[in-house]
Amino acid sequence: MSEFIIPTVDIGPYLQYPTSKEAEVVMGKIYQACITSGFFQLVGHPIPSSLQEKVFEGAQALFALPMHEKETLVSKAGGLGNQGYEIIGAQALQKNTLPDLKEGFFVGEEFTPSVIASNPSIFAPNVWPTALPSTSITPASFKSTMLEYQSRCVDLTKVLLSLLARVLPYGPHIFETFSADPSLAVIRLLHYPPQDCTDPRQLGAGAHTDFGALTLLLQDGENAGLEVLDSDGEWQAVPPVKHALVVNVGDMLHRWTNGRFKSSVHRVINRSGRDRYSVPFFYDGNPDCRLVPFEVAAKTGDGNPLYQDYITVADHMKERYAATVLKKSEATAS
Ligand SMILES: O=C(O)CCC(=O)C(=O)O
Ligand SMILES: [Fe+2]
Repeated sequence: MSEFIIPTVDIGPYLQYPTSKEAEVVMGKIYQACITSGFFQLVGHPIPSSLQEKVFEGAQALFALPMHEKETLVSKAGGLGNQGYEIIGAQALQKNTLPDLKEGFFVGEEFTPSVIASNPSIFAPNVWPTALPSTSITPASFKSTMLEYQSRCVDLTKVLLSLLARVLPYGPHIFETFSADPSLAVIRLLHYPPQDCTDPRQLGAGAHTDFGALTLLLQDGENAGLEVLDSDGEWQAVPPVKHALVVNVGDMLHRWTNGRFKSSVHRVINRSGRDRYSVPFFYDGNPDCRLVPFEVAAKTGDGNPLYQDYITVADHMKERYAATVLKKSEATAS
């Protein structure tokens, strides 16, 4: 078994000259990360640090709203995972633990009414705050900041997927159906209050793997808390690096590569004594795409009836959310 590494990778040379020797070194590092830990810290990416900072400012303002106002931002629509506010304790990512000590706010793409009407159990409209306790961020700038960040994350993920297609032996088109519009691609603002409870069953985010293809996680640069389970069963901290994005492989890439790419178990415990904010972006793709291993797809082509045996993105996501989202009566905020 190769060494479990969470390297820091500067993607700059790849973006500058994707066919250069330096780009190949970048691709090699990312490949090694994907087949060992499934995690790497990405630097030299094109998402401006000023935008990242505005996202955190917006998150802090939003979570500082009084609870009765945050509750009005809970989505009333259907849609996977819903958009808008998620109260503390709404999710338990790990079985036999207390509900996660975090609150969240989801922002996806602004779907047109016809996309939502085409599949209301999957696509939800965003929910936006109408007032914020901040002098520097208004509801209008909150909305434009979050939408811009979401779309920059989509663009960067597509670059990473095309890089991954190049390091895999199945040709350049393997992610085409998956990344066709309309796609599920959400940012999730997260707030972990300082945790003083010493009950080992209390976690910020219980141990889990991510459901989608790739996750780009922005940590707040100061407050540690993220840990990844290594191949010896030890928890490895992923220290926050200002402006870096922690990229990790999710369950879909694990399935597509027959387990060669690792979707590693991770969790969050905020022992910093301060509020911790983080912003994962989940790229879950087109709901109709079937999760067919690349090896099978390469042999059969997508006209093959065998395809019907594989789960769709929509069903996979529904299953995973259903297993972690608690009913109101179970969600005991502490
Ligand atoms: O907040 C973090 O650092 C990680 C969150 C996470 O793993 C998730 O939301 O899937
Ligand atoms: Fe995660």
